[in-house]
Amino acid sequence: MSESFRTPAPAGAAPQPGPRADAPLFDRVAFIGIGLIGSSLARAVAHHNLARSTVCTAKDPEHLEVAHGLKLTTDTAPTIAEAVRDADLVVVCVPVGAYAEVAEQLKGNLKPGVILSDVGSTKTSTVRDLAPILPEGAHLVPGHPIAGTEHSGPAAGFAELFIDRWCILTPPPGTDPAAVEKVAALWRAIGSWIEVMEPEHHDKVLGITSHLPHLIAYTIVGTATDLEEDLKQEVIKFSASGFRDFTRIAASDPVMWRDVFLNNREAVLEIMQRFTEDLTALQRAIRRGEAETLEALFTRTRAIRRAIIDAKQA
Ligand SMILES: NC(=O)c1ccc[n+]([C@@H]2O[C@H](COP(=O)([O-])OP(=O)(O)OC[C@H]3O[C@@H](n4cnc5c(N)ncnc54)[C@H](O)[C@@H]3O)[C@@H](O)[C@H]2O)c1
Ligand SMILES: O=C(O)C(=O)C[C@]1(C(=O)O)C=C[C@@H](O)C=C1
Repeated sequence: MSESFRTPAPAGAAPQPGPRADAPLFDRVAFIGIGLIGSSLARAVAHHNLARSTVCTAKDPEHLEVAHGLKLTTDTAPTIAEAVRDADLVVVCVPVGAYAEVAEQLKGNLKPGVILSDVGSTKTSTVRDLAPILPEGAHLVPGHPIAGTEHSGPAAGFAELFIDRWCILTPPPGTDPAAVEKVAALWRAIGSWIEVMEPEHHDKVLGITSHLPHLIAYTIVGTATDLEEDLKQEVIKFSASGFRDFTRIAASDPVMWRDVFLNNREAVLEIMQRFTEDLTALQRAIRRGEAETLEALFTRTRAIRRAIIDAKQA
């Protein structure tokens, strides 16, 4: 299935969001959670005319107030049951640790034929939590936009967040291809590239590219803040771009990231094990003064950075 939905980035073409759609793709889209990602998606859906109406609900009452004030959706609803009642697309946009609780409230309230999707950072847990409550004739098309910032909440969102970014879809085997295509069409319309993969594979890949880097940033900044007070002040005063980049990542939402690590435990522990071994090898090379080992590693990693930049420019 993966190849047919894939939108390969054409060489030389800068991905652009589609124009405002002539006819909306969906009648009513419900956003469960209206923080950074939910509100960015709501803004993009409205901007591109992808739904006749939209509705959001959220656990934080002030998020609903902000959503109402900024007119992020056509309607707001006080409960999940009310939000999803007439929706033909429901997008869960809450931290992955809240999915089981959300699933309980979705149960028995989804419209026949609904497409249930999400934006969560871990996908095996999405299928585990959402698949069991799916009514007959409904479709589960989990999604993960590989786009974000260190900010949270509805005021932090923006419609352009997903432009030129991947959105990975992880539909369970046997999912109606038409439902997958409809969700893919929505993400394409707002400027994203689509890749379809197995949830377990997604969790391994993101374990390396997203979860481990966040863990490292949290550790480095944590180590710096554990220093004695005068040294800590100097770290703040003299922090140049390297440390600053880590502090941006380490400022990411604590609840979201707590849930990511607890819901991608296996893949994260495995990659941490490999990382720890590599760090130990580096420690030994430094202690022994092995200049060649250090230079060889740093040359290899520099090439990876260049390959990423070249791939973006292709
Ligand atoms: N922040 C990022 O960079 C990023 C990027 C890609 C994907 N994601 C994923 O997107 C999802 C949302 O992240 P975010 O950054 O938008 O978070 P956020 O903290 O900005 O917003 C979360 C929203 O969920 C609501 N919520 C929380 N628990 C709820 C519950 N039990 N019932 C109803 N609403 C509930 C909150 O009220 C809030 O509106 C997460 O699963 C995260 O893993 C985040
Ligand atoms: O740019 C950032 O701030 C991000 O951390 C975005 C990022 C990432 O690691 O790339 C973070 C978590 C998501 O699940 C997807 C994207």
